[in-house]
Amino acid sequence: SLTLEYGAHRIGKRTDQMMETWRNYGLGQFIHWGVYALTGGHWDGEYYSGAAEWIRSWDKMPKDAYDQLYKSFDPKNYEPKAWAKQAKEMGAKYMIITTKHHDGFSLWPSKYTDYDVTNSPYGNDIIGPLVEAYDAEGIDVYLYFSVMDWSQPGYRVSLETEEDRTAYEDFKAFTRNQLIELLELYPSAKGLWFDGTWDEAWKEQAVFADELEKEMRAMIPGLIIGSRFRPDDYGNRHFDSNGDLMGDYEQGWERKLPNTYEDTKGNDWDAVMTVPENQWGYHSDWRGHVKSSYELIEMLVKSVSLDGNFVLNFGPDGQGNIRSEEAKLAKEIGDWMKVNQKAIYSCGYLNWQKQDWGYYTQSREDGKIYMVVFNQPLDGKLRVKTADKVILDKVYPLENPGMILTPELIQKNEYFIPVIMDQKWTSPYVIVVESSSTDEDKNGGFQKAK
Ligand SMILES: C[C@@H]1N[C@@H](C(=O)NCc2ccccc2)[C@H](O)[C@@H]1O
Repeated sequence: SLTLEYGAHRIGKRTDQMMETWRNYGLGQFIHWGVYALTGGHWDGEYYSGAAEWIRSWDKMPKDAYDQLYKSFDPKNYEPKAWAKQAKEMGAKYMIITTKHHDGFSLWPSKYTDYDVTNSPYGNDIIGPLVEAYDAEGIDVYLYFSVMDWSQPGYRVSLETEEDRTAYEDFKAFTRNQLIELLELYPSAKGLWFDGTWDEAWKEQAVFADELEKEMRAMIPGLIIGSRFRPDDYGNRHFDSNGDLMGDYEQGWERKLPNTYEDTKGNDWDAVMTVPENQWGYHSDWRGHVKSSYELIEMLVKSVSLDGNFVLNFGPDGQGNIRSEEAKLAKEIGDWMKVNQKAIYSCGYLNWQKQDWGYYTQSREDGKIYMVVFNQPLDGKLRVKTADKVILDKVYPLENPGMILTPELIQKNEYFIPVIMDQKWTSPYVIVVESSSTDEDKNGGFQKAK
């Protein structure tokens, strides 16, 4: 392998308490909010088919017009406490807020730019009250920060000339200043979610990024930073030039999920997901497929079953309203979580053979196994093939622990769990399996197949 100064600084998962807490979140909320929300994905009456938070890059968007939008930013309906309560009801354990997206508009009072909330009609800090509201609800706060900043004269996609390099040094200093400022203003933040780090110029900044990451980690011990921040000695991100994970968890799953445990490489990871196909910021006209709560719950369960966290995105509108579609999803997901949260929180991957009916999760606290059923077999028999030398001690529906289900042995380590068909299962449900391992090949004492 290559000798890297600025590659991965750790092999394998972090084992400290803050990372354990992160690993056990299960469900998170992303919030994309900024001046782009004022456009609602339209300009001058025209529909923008791209991601609304990228509308400034649209050729039909006059850049100076976009750059004046902040003078109209005055969200009368912004209620951080209501947002935090809604997230609590949904069952989110952490929240990631865009402090600054690619357009550079800073949602906190920043000493280092005039393009911030203090110079908007709203005038006040957006981030501070949000952090307080989510802290009060017991939801951990993470700060999203885009390195790419279209508002900064020193920003460069690549460094071609000496002028580029000089300008970029100013930009790097500005970036560091804003990040230090954020951690000084909001020390209860548990981590940073970096974005906008794919340009060539940034990929040459292995030394700067490493020193800055070290400085931030020193400010908040245990700070959690993903794989999308630092480039290594050769400009590689997410995984260094030896294939080792950069940062504390893999941050590459954006609008997609791993399909197998192998896809996760055994790392910690989060998946961030939009409700429509590709809208993070507020778009008034969601076209194409809009995901149902059923789909999103399956993505959540699949993520947890593969040792990851699932982060669902919300894009409040220009007045600070949570749109009705998102409010409905938060309620539906929350209703499901109230009944089934034991299969999500502090749960992770189980190495039993994946079955068609759904997903296994296993509690990291008490080892209980959860079968989360999405595809009910017509005969009501859930096939379960355990790992070797495992016997099933007790099986029952999470919602009805008194209803003991008796597995039918099919062959060694393989059973049918008979689900009571008269139970009208109308949403994904959970079967609890209490199991133990043995060193001899008992059949678990269950009846032989008829
Ligand atoms: C979390 C999302 N990331 C931003 C984005 O620009 N994604 C597009 C993208 C994703 C991966 C590599 C390059 C570019 C989106 O605007 C959201 O903020």
